[in-house]
Amino acid sequence: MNIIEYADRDMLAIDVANQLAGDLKTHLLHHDSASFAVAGGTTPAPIFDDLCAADIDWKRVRLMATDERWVPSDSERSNARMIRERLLVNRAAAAQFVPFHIPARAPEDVLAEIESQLQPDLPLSVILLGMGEDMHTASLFPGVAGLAQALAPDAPVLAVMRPDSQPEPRVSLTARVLDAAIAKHLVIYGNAKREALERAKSLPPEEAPIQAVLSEMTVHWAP
Ligand SMILES: O=C(O)C(O)[C@@H](O)[C@H](O)[C@H](O)COP(=O)(O)O
Repeated sequence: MNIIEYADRDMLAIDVANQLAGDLKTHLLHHDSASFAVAGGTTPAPIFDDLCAADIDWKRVRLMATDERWVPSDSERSNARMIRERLLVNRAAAAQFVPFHIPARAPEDVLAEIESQLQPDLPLSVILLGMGEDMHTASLFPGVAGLAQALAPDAPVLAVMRPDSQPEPRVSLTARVLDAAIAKHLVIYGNAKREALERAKSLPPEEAPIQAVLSEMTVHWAP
């Protein structure tokens, strides 16, 4: 794990957007397509505001969330909505988006269908993760039912998580899929998350799920 510190969040956003664009371009030099999984939540949107203008052959990029909240895609809480509004605009509007939420279905009923669509995208080319102060990443929350399976080396591609701390079920890429990505970035802001990340290093992944995906990770931090 390598940590890059920035003076402020604006500088971080510009630099991380450049690095992500560089990783995607490099991948596309050698492959027909690139798969790109991005966190939801609040952290990535300012990065997307820069990244969406990058001069990349976006039509060859397959974009997905690292995890989705089981809410309609027009909900304020939908990660797909945030990604559509902030990343799938400008040049990046040409990218293909793979949704994890399918209306009128239960999360367990769609996993096999979405997993089959994701097979050509693995290993993921590039990921952008966030982290909570409780050391969750994607929707792999400490103590949630099913976490051990989602952290296992033979986990399926996707898992349904129902964290007590969250208002809705989640569909998440599992740890082994996130950890195997070719280029890996984690963005965190503030001292509390920085301290949580330090703490995570000495905890088992069941207590600090972020730990399960930190190999060869570039961490970007700003106050
Ligand atoms: O859908 C989500 O909530 C996530 O993908 C989640 O893992 C997020 O990255 C962290 O909770 C950090 O969230 P913030 O960026 O809002 O602090």
